[in-house]
Amino acid sequence: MNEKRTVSTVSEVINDFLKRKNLIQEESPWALGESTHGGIGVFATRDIESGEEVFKDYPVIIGPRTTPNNPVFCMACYRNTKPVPCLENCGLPICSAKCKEKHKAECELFKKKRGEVTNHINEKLFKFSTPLRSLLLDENDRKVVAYLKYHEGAIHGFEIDKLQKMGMKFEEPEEKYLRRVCCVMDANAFEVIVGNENNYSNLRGLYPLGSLLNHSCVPNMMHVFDKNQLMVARACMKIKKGEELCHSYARAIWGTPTRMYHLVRTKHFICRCPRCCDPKEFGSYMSAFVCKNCNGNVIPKHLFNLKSDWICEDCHVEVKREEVANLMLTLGSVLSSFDGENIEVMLKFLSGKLRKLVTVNHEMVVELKYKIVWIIGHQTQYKWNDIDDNLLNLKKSICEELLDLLRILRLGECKLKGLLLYELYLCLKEGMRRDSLTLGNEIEIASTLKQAANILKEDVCAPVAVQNISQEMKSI
Ligand SMILES: C[S@@+](CC[C@H](N)C(=O)[O-])C[C@H]1O[C@@H](n2cnc3c(N)ncnc32)[C@H](O)[C@@H]1O
Repeated sequence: MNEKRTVSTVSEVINDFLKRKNLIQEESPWALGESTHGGIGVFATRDIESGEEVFKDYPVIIGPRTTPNNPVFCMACYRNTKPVPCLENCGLPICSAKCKEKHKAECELFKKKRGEVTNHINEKLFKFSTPLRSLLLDENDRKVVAYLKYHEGAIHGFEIDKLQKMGMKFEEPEEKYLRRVCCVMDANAFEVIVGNENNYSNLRGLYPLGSLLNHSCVPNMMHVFDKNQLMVARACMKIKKGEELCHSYARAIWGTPTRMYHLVRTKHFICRCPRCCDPKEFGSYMSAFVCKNCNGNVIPKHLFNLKSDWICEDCHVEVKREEVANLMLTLGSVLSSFDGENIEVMLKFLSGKLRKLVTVNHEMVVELKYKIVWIIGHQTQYKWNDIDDNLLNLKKSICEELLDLLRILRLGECKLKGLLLYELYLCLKEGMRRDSLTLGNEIEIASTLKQAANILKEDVCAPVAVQNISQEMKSI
């Protein structure tokens, strides 16, 4: 990169990229500017309505994630249905002749770099392949990558170490470029889910304009990915002209210390948004524990400090941070042991031991409720025909409680709200099907589905009923 990274040089590079991808808007509602968060950010150039599309973006680099247990998928279409080893023996998975054609340049590159061929899918190669794809970018796209923010430090670029250990050789400038790509990906890449229902592929994509959105735990932007991995970025609440557009880099249903830990570890900054500045998290107390002394709420003693001890709001008894960390670890492992999908055990823990230890909206409670919502109505033994009215009512109540929590957390028309509204819709519809139960009238049922569909529109992962809403409406 020869020129300095300024609002004007980055704007030029981003606009050129969007133009080349046919994504330039006639009167775009955004412009880049200096952010108070540091660096560059994206700002509204006019008032924006909630739900309005703000921009579309295309991935300059996209490919597999390095996370463990990520199922192998086709390198060209990203579907994970029956990929087979590429017949050219490059070691990567491909699913059809059409995809093989699309994968040709990459296949040549990987064979050349490896110096050896293999007739089976090399899962390690697949997993660390994404940065290598950047070697296929043209000069213009390389320039886009060069103008994006990057993280420095030893933890970034481990993919290149892994590829070298697998026998790949890189000249010095090439290795430097690849390591920079890794640092750029770590600072900016999005998790991209492709597919729906029980067939997901999990990718990471570098979206140049999306990369310039800074973070807030009270975000005013949300995004979905369409079937071509195009990012559709929308306002999730009303935005005033001049306001910075932010999305969340952390899960909204994490409490502040968990979000802070994630942001510091992966993005190297401490968020100071209104939610992080409020130890009570807008009254939700999502990270608070129950005081053993007086049953009051135990919250972190110091804001913005991962090493802070904790203190009871009422009796001021202090709790060492190690004790809180141990409790979180124990609760976390109990929750992950619940993958056996036995709702009765989960419910007993939820209303018993867990509630004695943590607040009603604690992130562990939310996590468990969230699990229960996705089991009832969907998983074996708990399909709609298997469950009684009590379980159906329970699912409806949990959906409503979680939707209330999203309101308290000021999360607007976020994706999680769309998904919960859809689950609530399913409960209402099932209630209507059962003669014994009226959970809502037809107008309420249709309006719940419409609200869900408005949020999840264009999302390739949205439930089929949301994608075919007009068809679904006929069934109400
Ligand atoms: C994806 S980039 C966002 C765009 C970036 N500001 C730029 O100049 O390109 C992510 C980086 O921006 C900075 N950042 C984003 N949100 C922030 C926030 N709320 N507070 C402080 N820094 C933030 C951090 O350095 C973070 O690692």
